Amino acid sequence: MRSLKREILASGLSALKGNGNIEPHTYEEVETIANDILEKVKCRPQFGIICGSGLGGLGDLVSNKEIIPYADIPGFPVSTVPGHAGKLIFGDLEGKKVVLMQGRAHLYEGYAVQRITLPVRVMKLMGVSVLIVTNAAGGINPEYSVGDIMIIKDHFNVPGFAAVNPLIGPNDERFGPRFPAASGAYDKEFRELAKQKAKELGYDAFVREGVYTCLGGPSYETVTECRFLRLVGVDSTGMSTIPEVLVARHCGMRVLGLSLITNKCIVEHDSKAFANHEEVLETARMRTNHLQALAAAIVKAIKI
Ligand SMILES: O=P(O)(O)O[C@H]1O[C@H](CO)[C@@H](O)[C@H]1O
Ligand SMILES: Nc1nc2[nH]cnc2c(=O)[nH]1
Repeated sequence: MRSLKREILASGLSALKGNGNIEPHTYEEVETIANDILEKVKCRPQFGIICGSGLGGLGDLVSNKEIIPYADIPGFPVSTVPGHAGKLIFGDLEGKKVVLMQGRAHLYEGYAVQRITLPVRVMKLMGVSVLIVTNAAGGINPEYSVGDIMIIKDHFNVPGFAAVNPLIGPNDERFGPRFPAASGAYDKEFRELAKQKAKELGYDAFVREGVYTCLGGPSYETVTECRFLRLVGVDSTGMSTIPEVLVARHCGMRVLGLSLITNKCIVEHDSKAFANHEEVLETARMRTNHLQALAAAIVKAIKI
């Protein structure tokens, strides 16, 4: 067991030398990491929540907190981006046992896609069956406003076009099938529930439903890229989430995704406006309470 842990630590998994893919951790390695964490906490989570840029405030709603920094977990990628605290928070949220990731890692930080998604498999082997993912995203749909919350109904996996996919590599059927479906990834029942809760909270005016895409980042999109994305039916764009969702679906989790529209994408050449991370974090600050209230209401209402 000890040497396995050392191997996980020593594997130094990085995509910087490759094309964004690496050999994934084996089932036994993921199991070791999950069991090791469970030895340290009392909570036995059923819900997993991943908080996007500036959205970690959801962790404040968790009671009976038990916290483990990512840096203390072998193999866990540590986020290097402002707005991503890098803490795993266990506890109670609206009567449910949750594990919440305050921050995530991204492809553009140099992590392989299989490493970015390791926490999702760890969650699975800790007993999580429902995953709620949140992110900050640029609004591609011209009808969207800064501060809108978009319930994700589908995604457009741009890195997948270049064979960057967390499921590339040897497949272990104990996680899931070799060729999983990606359609229907965003649970219809959860989406309906999210809409109902948004209505009850009086959020109708700024809650939407749409299609999310993720690019590799860290550069934001060009005008032409934004126009292209709109042509294929994309409503919001970011640099995360899709790999996590693919891994979650592969291992049978039910998924809900929420995008906060933090900025409008630039679609006019010679525009004086530019996307920037300060604006992203500022919008997240402005809307974090609404997003938290919506996510909490959804967690409360989901029956497992
Ligand atoms: O997707 P999250 O982690 O919310 O963050 C989004 O915001 C950052 C860019 O401002 C990028 O990391 C992008 O992916
Ligand atoms: N790719 C991308 N990611 C974002 N994250 C927050 N805003 C944006 C954006 O406009 N584009």
